[in-house]
Amino acid sequence: MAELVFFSGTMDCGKSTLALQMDHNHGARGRVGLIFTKMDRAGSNVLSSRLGLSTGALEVGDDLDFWEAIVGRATAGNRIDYLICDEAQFYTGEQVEQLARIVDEMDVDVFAFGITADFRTELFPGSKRLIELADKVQVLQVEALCWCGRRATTNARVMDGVMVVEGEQVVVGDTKPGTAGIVEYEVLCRRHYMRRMTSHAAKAAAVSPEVLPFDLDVCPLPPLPITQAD
Ligand SMILES: Nc1ncnc2c1ncn2[C@@H]1O[C@H](COP(=O)(O)OP(=O)(O)O)[C@@H](O)[C@H]1O
Ligand SMILES: Cc1cn([C@H]2C[C@H](O)[C@@H](COP(=O)(O)O)O2)c(=O)[nH]c1=O
Repeated sequence: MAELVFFSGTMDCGKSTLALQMDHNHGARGRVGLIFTKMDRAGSNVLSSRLGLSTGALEVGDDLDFWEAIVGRATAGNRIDYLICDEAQFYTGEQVEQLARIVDEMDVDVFAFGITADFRTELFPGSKRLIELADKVQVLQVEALCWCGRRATTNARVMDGVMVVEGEQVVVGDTKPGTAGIVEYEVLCRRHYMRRMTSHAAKAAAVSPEVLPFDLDVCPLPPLPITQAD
């Protein structure tokens, strides 16, 4: 029986790599799949992993109706056994519902990959609907790590070197410093997200004589203010 599976985690935890591996493994056993993505860092119509592998993909626009597209291909005689859907956090809730319908009514497996929450720790629309509808939500085994060594569970946005908690939900970017203009991301554990303590801020605090001795467990930074969703 086909399944809707959501593979989720923070940025940089290996989701796109797993998407490529799953396509490879299913393809190697003679199954036929289609690969979709939306706004990959490497550009349109490509699914890329930081390990250096990439493949061509169908770009998902807001107006794409997955149900119509897949039914159209199937009725034209094309076999489809599974869909790989990367950057699924950016899909609309309706598109996730279409994916669920494809699983249930066409017996096509859907493997979706995406980050759970944005830089404000709020769910993306696509991730929210996937968590609500998926047969399984799998957190990736490879853990992205905070600079302190704890498991990272949040994605901080850093602009001009400073962590921000307000702004547009969608800004494509990378976790590698200096690779995406002024917007960068850094994965952090909850504790350091709440204290807005990025690796840069931690280094600055560690060398500042005013805050020495620096004890992370009694860090005096105030908690983040609660912000309203846009
Ligand atoms: N040079 C490297 N050597 C080994 N592993 C790497 C290297 N660069 C990146 N990785 C691995 O790739 C992961 C990121 O993979 P990717 O699929 O691009 O992540 P995601 O799609 O979740 O953002 C990192 O967590 C790390 O495990
Ligand atoms: C946290 C956050 C991320 N994004 C963007 C940044 C990247 O382009 C993707 C995540 O890709 P990855 O393969 O998982 O690294 O999402 C965003 O637009 N808004 C955010 O709040």
